[in-house]
Amino acid sequence: MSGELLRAEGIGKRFGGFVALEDITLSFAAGQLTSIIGPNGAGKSTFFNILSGVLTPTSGKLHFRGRELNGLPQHRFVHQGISRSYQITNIFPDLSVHENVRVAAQALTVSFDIWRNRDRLTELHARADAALDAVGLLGKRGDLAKFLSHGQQRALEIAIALVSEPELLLLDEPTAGMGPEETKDMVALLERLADKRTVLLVEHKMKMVLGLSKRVVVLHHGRLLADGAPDEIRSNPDVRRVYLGQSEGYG
Ligand SMILES: Nc1ncnc2c1ncn2[C@@H]1O[C@H](COP(=O)(O)OP(=O)(O)OP(=O)(O)O)[C@@H](O)[C@H]1O
Repeated sequence: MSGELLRAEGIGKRFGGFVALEDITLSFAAGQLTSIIGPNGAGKSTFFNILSGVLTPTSGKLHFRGRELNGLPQHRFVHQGISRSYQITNIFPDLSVHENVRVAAQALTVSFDIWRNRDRLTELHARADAALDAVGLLGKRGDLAKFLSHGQQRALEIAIALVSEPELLLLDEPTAGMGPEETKDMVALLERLADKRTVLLVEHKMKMVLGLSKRVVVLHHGRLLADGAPDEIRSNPDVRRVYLGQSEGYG
């Protein structure tokens, strides 16, 4: 994995007269774990939604592996190799862990026929199991999703995002609602995932982000405030200023 994977150039987003993002230019190299942070309302989710094709930018261009993504529907983003998880739990509680992932794999076959000449069912099962293995849930494959712990449910959502075998995995607050133990497990999982693919996170937990990421991008009021290695971000006076008095702080 090397070279530029994703490039956002001059990205802007307006909601009516409100400017949620303005002139964001960022390039993401393959094989890095990058976190996007910023105070509430900074524009993180909006930017993430644009990177994953959920929202169309008002201005600017997105390129993935040199190909322009603007105007493509969301399922084509997945086809190109970009997959994401959501902040809101997005699983079927009364299906088994394995079925949850298999349904996601099956949905892919509708949007693009990747298994034309193979035994579809075998392939679907294998893909689902590989995704579960990647997040450490293979041993729970037969359990109903509703009986998983919160942390395991978040891992299941990641397995669902992994089933398309993305080059770029976008994770929206993967540790939301987790206590210290579950957060620790999730951090270990994120490190494992980032060994094999490019991972981009939106997170609120500053201390965790600074410990985990190779690079941290800080947004504030829809603009790029800082971009650098965790040490640079930690000592950046602008970043310290915007986080001063915030409950998430540096703690
Ligand atoms: N669909 C929308 N219509 C109008 N305004 C929106 C919409 N989505 C987001 N906004 C506004 O854009 C700004 C950025 O929102 P966004 O959700 O991207 O911030 P965020 O950094 O993810 O915040 P948080 O940390 O609270 O999730 C906010 O002021 C928000 O109210």
